[in-house]
Amino acid sequence: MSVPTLDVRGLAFAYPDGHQALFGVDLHVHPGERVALLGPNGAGKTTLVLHLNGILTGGAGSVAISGLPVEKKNLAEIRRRVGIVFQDPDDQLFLGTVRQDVAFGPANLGLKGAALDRRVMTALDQVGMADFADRPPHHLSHGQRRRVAVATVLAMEPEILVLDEPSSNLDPASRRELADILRSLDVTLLMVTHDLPYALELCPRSVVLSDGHVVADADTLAVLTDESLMAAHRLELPWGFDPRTVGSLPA
Ligand SMILES: Nc1ncnc2c1ncn2[C@@H]1O[C@H](COP(=O)(O)OP(=O)(O)OP(=O)(O)O)[C@@H](O)[C@H]1O
Repeated sequence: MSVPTLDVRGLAFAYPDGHQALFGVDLHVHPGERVALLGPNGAGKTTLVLHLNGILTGGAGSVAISGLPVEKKNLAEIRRRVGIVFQDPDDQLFLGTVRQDVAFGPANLGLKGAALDRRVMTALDQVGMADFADRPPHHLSHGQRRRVAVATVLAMEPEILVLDEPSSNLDPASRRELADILRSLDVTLLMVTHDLPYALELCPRSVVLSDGHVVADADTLAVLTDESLMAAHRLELPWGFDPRTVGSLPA
């Protein structure tokens, strides 16, 4: 078996106020997998994600990215390997043009000149935003800004792309376009979402976190059709949505 891209073992974490948000979480994601991280509000999903690039540390257990432990001394390389796309694209876009925003990360890694331009345009091409390179990000629609936010992370050539609620605030067409883009990327993906049809569309495997514990780790269709699991952990499909008619993606 290959070295997991993401290897979380026995991760436990309490916030400074004493609230225990994670209890011995294990999560292994292998190269090329697309995994949905599901769970009700307050389950610990964000807390887990913030451990993947060392924004949060200090709990018990371990996290490694392609064999490299998430530790203070490795943080620069860990943050290149783990690309997190936050829910609000405006958290990631703060410069005058799309090109500058996408260039920011790789320029910090020392890329310049033609190599930097190539890196930027490749990332923008991957999300279908190359024609917008010289536009100010704040002139773009929410869906376009979300795609540029994905490009800022892809430009770092990460080993794992972590997306927090990628389908939120998107109209149906933008939602579908982003799904097509994400499916076309040759990257390991972990997607936090409450949008269960999106999880089924994009991720062959789903992990359910509830009250800080992993309570399921299985084929997404199996998770979404397990009525007692769904009810016990406040997971609800949209009215009239039958996951069986969509089916599961090949693993
Ligand atoms: N800074 C903090 N201090 C104390 N407790 C916190 C803090 N941040 C989060 N928590 C608590 O930790 C638990 C897990 O929160 P977390 O944000 O990780 O859940 P989540 O699964 O991402 O929820 P959501 O789906 O609502 O985003 C919750 O009970 C939350 O109230």
